[in-house]
Amino acid sequence: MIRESLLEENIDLSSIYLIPVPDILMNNVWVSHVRSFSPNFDIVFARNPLVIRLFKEAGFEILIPPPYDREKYNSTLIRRLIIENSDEWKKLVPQKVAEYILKIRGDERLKAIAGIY
Ligand SMILES: Nc1ncnc2c1ncn2[C@@H]1O[C@H](COP(=O)(O)OP(=O)(O)OP(=O)(O)O)[C@@H](O)[C@H]1O
Ligand SMILES: NC(=O)c1ccc[n+]([C@@H]2O[C@H](COP(=O)(O)O)[C@@H](O)[C@H]2O)c1
Repeated sequence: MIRESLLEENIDLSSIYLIPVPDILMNNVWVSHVRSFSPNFDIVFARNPLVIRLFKEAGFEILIPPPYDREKYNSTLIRRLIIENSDEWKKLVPQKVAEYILKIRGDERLKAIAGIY
């Protein structure tokens, strides 16, 4: 759904890699863990203070994107709206993301996990 959202915005995907990186609960090897999954990189875009610290200590240049109405655009709120059956969540994600979540019945799965039905 990230790929589809980028395509919807006419962003060229030819030089973009989307790489899932599993969590490990070991901060001292987080940087090398991320590097082991990705092609070489020089700049890290991050907002998470721990991530910023770990990559800065490893000598990377860090760029911090500004928050975009963080009170509204955050996954906790979006998941809560889905669970509460409010269609408002669809306005908070790209259209392709909303379509994908509905296609895989992500809304129903979320409610089931939350014990709604
Ligand atoms: N509205 C936003 N503006 C700018 N950066 C954001 C915004 N929402 C999330 N991010 C950034 O995206 C990354 C992923 O954040 P995170 O997983 O905490 O998102 P979240 O939507 O707050 O998730 P959750 O509510 O599940 O904790 C972080 O670096 C975070 O700072
Ligand atoms: N030691 C670790 O396992 C470790 C350290 C730092 C960040 N992380 C993970 O990296 C992600 C941070 O992502 P953002 O930079 O997009 O906020 C989170 O999923 C977080 O759990 C894991």
